[in-house]
Amino acid sequence: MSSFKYVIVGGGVAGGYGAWEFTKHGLQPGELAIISKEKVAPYERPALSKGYLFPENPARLPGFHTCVGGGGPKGLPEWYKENGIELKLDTEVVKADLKSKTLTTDKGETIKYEKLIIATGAGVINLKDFKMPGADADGIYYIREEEDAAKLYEAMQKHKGAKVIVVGGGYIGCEVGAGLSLNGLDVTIVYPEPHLMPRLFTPEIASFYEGYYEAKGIKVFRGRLAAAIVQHDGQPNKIQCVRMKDGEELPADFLVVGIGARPRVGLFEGQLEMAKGGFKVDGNFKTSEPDVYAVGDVAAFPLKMKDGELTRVEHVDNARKSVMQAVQAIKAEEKGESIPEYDYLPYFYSRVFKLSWVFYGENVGDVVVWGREEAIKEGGKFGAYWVNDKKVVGAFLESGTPDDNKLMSEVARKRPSVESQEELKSGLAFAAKI
Ligand SMILES: Cc1cc2nc3c(=O)[nH]c(=O)nc-3n(C[C@H](O)[C@H](O)[C@H](O)COP(=O)(O)OP(=O)(O)OC[C@H]3O[C@@H](n4cnc5c(N)ncnc54)[C@H](O)[C@@H]3O)c2cc1C
Ligand SMILES: NC(=O)c1ccc[n+]([C@@H]2O[C@H](COP(=O)([O-])OP(=O)(O)OC[C@H]3O[C@@H](n4cnc5c(N)ncnc54)[C@H](O)[C@@H]3O)[C@@H](O)[C@H]2O)c1
Ligand SMILES: O=C1O[C@H]([C@@H](O)CO)C(O)=C1O
Repeated sequence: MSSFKYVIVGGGVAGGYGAWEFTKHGLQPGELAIISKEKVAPYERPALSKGYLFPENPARLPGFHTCVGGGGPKGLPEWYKENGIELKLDTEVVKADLKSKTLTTDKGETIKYEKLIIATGAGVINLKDFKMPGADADGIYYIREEEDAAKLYEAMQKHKGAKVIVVGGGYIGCEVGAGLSLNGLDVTIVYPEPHLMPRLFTPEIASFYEGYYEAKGIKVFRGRLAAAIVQHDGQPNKIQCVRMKDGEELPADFLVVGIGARPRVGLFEGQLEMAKGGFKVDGNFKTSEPDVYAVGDVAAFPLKMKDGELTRVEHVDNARKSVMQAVQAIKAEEKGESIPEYDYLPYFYSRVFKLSWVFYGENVGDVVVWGREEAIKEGGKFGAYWVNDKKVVGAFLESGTPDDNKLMSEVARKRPSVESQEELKSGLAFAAKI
């Protein structure tokens, strides 16, 4: 049995940033333990579908341990030791009893805590979850953890020029589809919606990216649903093709599947109040159990700019900021103080090929797209503003500079009123004026 003042379950982005935040508040040796089922210290997960897949000089650990993505120290295992943090890798928490404040690991250890931070992230949705025929074949890749990306990279090297079907038109589909294409693979992306990134992009924005992908030789099959994975007769478990719902068969040497993720909450279900598929937390990420916090992908937190509407955000900026909020609140409470509650500005971004877009705020209301035609011709900047109740509530920008992107965040944060949507067509000039 071991006991710690603070335990973080999960050694991902929030785990790494939580450790860094604790070291800013006088953490004493032996106070903090981080338990992670991964074999490597916390790392910047976003790298796995971007730099990690580059054909030349791909990003590799230890280059992208947390918190380099947020301008912090590179958390090598030695960094945890130097800071007196117990980093238990390759260790899965298999049981949690919040009443007795006890965790049990797959190594048979019992760990007690005074304060617990749940940072278990999200797990991929698997084709097997839909009982898809052939979903157990070899050659179907998912990407969540560094181990997955390593296996995918090996497959890319082994199957130069192979036909790859990417299932899913969200973030993974777009980013890994680009990575596969950069490695010279023959890529087809299939997804059921009418366009890429359906939760965020409008048809007009999506068609810019679909056109860009098609110009790179990627086949984009929108509005199509994969129905079965057909295996070679003579070589069971070797993929022959993907049969679409409409019966068409697309030959494939291997697949990459990005059809969403589900927050990993099973360990604590029945012990904590739930919301939006995650753990319901307050503005300091405190759960319904006073000494238990939940952060990152699993936390359903009150979004202040939407009158406290419970929101779950599966993105790295929120993972970093939510755990920093929780740690600051824990440390303040120890001194009988309190801190301003989380006032998050939703921020998403992605980088594919030489493109790089950001989005801030809310994608609700009317959309005013600007500069898109020029961007197609000259590959420059283009953007969009979302207008709801005559206020600009969302801002999107492709190929912006850091200063441009900052302007977009300021627009989304200030939510300026607009009388006519005409002025929004000036794009960055509008943002520079508010
Ligand atoms: C390939 C990929 C690329 C991404 N790119 C971007 C991007 O460009 N921009 C962006 O904003 N977001 C991106 N995301 C999303 C972002 O990475 C997540 O939102 C973020 O990692 C969430 O942080 P987290 O700490 O909540 O969970 P995670 O980072 O997923 O960490 C959870 C950790 O907990 C561990 N764990 C889970 N259960 C247990 C258990 N029972 N016992 C022990 N350990 C456990 C997991 O192994 C993992 O180490 C990407 C995600 C993926 C998969
Ligand atoms: N840049 C980023 O922010 C980034 C990058 C990569 C991953 N991520 C995160 O990682 C997680 C996983 O990303 P993701 O792209 O898998 O999820 P996603 O939810 O972004 O996209 C899933 C896509 O798959 C489609 N889909 C669902 N069921 C399908 C089916 N049966 N067949 C074909 N398509 C289907 C969905 O309609 C959606 O377009 C998410 O939390 C995401 O936020 C974020
Ligand atoms: O936030 C991120 O971190 C990694 C990388 O920049 C870390 O070095 C990456 O690709 C991001 O989008």
